[in-house]
Amino acid sequence: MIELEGLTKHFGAKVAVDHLSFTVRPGVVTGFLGPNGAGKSTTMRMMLDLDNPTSGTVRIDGRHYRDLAEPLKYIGALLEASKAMHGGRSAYNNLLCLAQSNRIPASRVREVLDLVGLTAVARKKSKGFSLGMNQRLGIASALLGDPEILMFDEPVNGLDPEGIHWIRNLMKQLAAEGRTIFVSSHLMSEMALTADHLIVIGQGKLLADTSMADFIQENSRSYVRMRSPQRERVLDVLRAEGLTAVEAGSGVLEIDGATAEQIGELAARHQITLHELSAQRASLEEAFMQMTAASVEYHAHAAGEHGVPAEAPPGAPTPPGAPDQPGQPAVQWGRSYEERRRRRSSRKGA
Ligand SMILES: Nc1ncnc2c1ncn2[C@@H]1O[C@H](COP(=O)(O)OP(=O)(O)OP(=O)(O)O)[C@@H](O)[C@H]1O
Repeated sequence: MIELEGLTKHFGAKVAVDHLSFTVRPGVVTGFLGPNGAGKSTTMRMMLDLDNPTSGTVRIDGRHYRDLAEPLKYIGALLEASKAMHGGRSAYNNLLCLAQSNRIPASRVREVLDLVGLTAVARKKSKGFSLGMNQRLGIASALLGDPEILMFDEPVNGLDPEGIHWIRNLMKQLAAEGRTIFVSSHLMSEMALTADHLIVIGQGKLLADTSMADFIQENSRSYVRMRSPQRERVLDVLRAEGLTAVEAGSGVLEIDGATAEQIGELAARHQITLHELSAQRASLEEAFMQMTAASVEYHAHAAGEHGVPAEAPPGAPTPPGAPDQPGQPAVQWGRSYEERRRRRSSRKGA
């Protein structure tokens, strides 16, 4: 388990990490998301005692990293893989040095090289390695001490599809063994397939600490997609039920406020023929863009656009309190995590 309490890091006037408190639990893969510059790498570096916090604490299974006598046996990490290795040494010798400093037997070096598929190049100098091979070597070093906690910063960087599939399954398998797995990635489709739980930060602050399913549900629009040859009749029936439908082209209606089951039964009661009926849910990427829109620090401008605040993703609903007039101040429309949590608990209590 990794516990952060009020973790804060200033670089001069820049607040990179701002009072972060959360717990990364064992048995699941926890994804760590945030726009560029949100503070993910700085947070991970502080977890490993590679950066000193300005204030706040990180505990690894209840202890500070610096109090762990042989840290690789507690926590393994892949951070910027190629920088962590000595390019003039072979893959085997790089790992052996790490192993010796943590009283890990040499047999374990051969084991992890085999696990990551580098046995054939074990005696080659790592400076000649490709990005993907370096990534595998970094993963081998993280696994060396057979730790209960593993952290991976952008683990699929440079890996080919087979490598991506392999690391995804490895992380799931390690979590299933009851280990704590914390992983950052910019690849939302990959994160959606790997993580069970999400920690999302923006401008150093916690935006969400929630399950993958709840994150997508709470930050995206879900609706029912329907096609019928009796379009006018459908619209009448929906109107009578107080449901709103939006025309989406090619005869498709998008309906809010009811489930696919409810709409299917409604159509059956009115003997309406349906050619299509399906529940639609946004992807993790859409949900992520909607939640973090207000805290995106670096974003590309569309042609002709200058100096305007980060925009909502296409198709996103109008933010609450959005100004109607151009020239008004930037809207903070990603609802804060605290506000969201308050709403959720008041809904549960109702
Ligand atoms: N050593 C440093 N000195 C000054 N500023 C820094 C330093 N390291 C990070 N920063 C700043 O702190 C902020 C957070 O950076 P960090 O690299 O942790 O973000 P990140 O979420 O990992 O970003 P990315 O997704 O782009 O890798 C950024 O604004 C960055 O410029």
